[in-house]
Amino acid sequence: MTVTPKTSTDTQAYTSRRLFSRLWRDYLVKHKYWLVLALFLMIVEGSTLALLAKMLEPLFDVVFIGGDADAVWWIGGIIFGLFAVRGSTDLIKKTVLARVSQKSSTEMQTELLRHLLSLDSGFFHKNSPGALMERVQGDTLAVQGVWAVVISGIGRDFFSLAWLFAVALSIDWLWTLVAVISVPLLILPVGILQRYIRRKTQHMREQASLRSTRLDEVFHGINPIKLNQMESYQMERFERIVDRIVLAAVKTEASRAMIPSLVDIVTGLGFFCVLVIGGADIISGEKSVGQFMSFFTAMSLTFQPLRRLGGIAGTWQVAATSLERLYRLFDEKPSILQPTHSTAEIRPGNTELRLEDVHLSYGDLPALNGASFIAEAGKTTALIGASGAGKSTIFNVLTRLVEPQSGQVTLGGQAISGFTLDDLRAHFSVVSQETLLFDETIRENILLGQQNVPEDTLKTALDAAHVSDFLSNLPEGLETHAGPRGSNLSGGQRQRVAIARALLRDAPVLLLDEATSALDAQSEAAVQEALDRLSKGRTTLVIAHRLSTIQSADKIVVMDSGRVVDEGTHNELLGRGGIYADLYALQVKSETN
Ligand SMILES: Nc1ncnc2c1ncn2[C@@H]1O[C@H](COP(=O)(O)OP(=O)(O)OP(=O)(O)O)[C@@H](O)[C@H]1O
Repeated sequence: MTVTPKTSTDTQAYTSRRLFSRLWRDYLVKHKYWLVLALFLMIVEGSTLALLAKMLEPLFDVVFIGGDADAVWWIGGIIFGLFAVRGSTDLIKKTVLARVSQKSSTEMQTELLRHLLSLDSGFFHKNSPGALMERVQGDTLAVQGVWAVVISGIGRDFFSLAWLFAVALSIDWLWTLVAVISVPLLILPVGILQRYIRRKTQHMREQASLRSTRLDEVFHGINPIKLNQMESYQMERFERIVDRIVLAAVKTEASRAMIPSLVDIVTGLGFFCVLVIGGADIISGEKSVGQFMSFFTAMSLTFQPLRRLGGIAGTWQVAATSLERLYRLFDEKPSILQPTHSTAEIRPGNTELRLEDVHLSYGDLPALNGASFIAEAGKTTALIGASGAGKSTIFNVLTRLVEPQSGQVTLGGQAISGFTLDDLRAHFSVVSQETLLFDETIRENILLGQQNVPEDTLKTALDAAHVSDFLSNLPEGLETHAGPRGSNLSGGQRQRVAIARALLRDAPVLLLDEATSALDAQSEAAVQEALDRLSKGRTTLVIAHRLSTIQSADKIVVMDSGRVVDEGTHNELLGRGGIYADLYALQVKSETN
């Protein structure tokens, strides 16, 4: 799944050059001293190869041909020293680069998560959790290794090559020129291959996101999958995706391997030409065997760095694809804007909620169609209406999870857009149909990171929410783990935990969206009594399908197709007839039946 459709202009914003400079600016520049150290070590490491090649000249000309047996000691000693330097610089450099790449990639993950958390809920409706997880984990991982490879490659291999060519040039510039004459032949095919690798990797990453989405759906929907016998259907869908991943991965790897192979062919051509020309020079006595061996070794040693540098072009394309996907996410902007500081302030106790002619559509689908009502401060207002009438959307508008296209929404007489999102949401406690529990202890699930909550305050909340009633049945009481998404608790128990959270949060406005829907009649009565106590003195907005639970509300607002069609107390609405009276009659009838 792609986050935003690509256009030719925005593709330009994600070229390799721009991606690398953003990566450098955002994550690498802060490690520049470590990188300079690594670079220095790489230069040392790279130069040892050239010196090794250079040592062959005295080895052949002084020892083997000149017959100076004693010279073997100092030449051998230098060669051993070069290997020792090479080994130790390599070890330190790898450690330094591992530190830089781990630190910068985890920093990238953390910043990406922070950024994603700042985006609107609308963004999360368009992008599945699985696909986003793949991006936060898979794509940062794909980028993680790259700077180590690219930097160490460019650093070490580039300097190795420079030194080796210096040795070769010092022996014979014509031989060197002949050796590299065919290198320009590489430019065109390597350019084409790079674009191909980028395309295939893009496809592969998209399929990997889809794979994560499928896995997420399967593991979250495990019971319906089993009950509907959808195991083989899900397996087929999964296998189709992994087949596509395999195909794209093989194509990517083959094209990546093709670049060093092309380097091999071009290098072989260079060797051939040097042998022809160099061989003649030695036979004619113009050059010594030692010089030829030294030159030939230097050129042979260029082989590996050249191959690796060729390979880096492909490695970079793979990482650039993930970088592009990551930066596209970073470039997503929240559409719900907030002031840097709250300009609105409400008087204590004045938490009246007011909606005036609010219109909101999801795409082309209208959800609120000129909704207007007032929920008085300190009173309980109930929202009722058929499924899809727009009741939950009202809650989302009040807490600015969604933004209406037009209309006024105020809290305590102040436009809610005048508060920062944090300040605004601090006024609300929400207990909804879905209770999000984490795989932590019940205590942690209730405290949600709040420190210094006295044990007796916690106990009062636990008693009031009737959590205490079931704690004694759990193996470790309050310290029992709730399981993934709270799966160790029943729906009713989860809702009671949510109510305890709301009690502790102690916010002045209470939003209850079917807060007691998962409770049995006995628990419902008990929890309802706790909620009634909680809502005393607070501005409370309740959504409930069971009308019996809201009869005592100070005001009942009746919604139909995104607008308010009636409002009044239970008795007033019954007296007037209309939607409420019809719904009530229907429920009484079904209950007596
Ligand atoms: N994220 C969304 N994207 C698209 N449409 C949505 C979204 N959320 C709600 N809707 C649509 O908006 C309309 C109002 O939904 P809402 O959830 O507010 O209704 P509701 O009265 O709370 O229903 P219920 O009583 O079933 O919970 C519905 O037609 C629904 O399909």
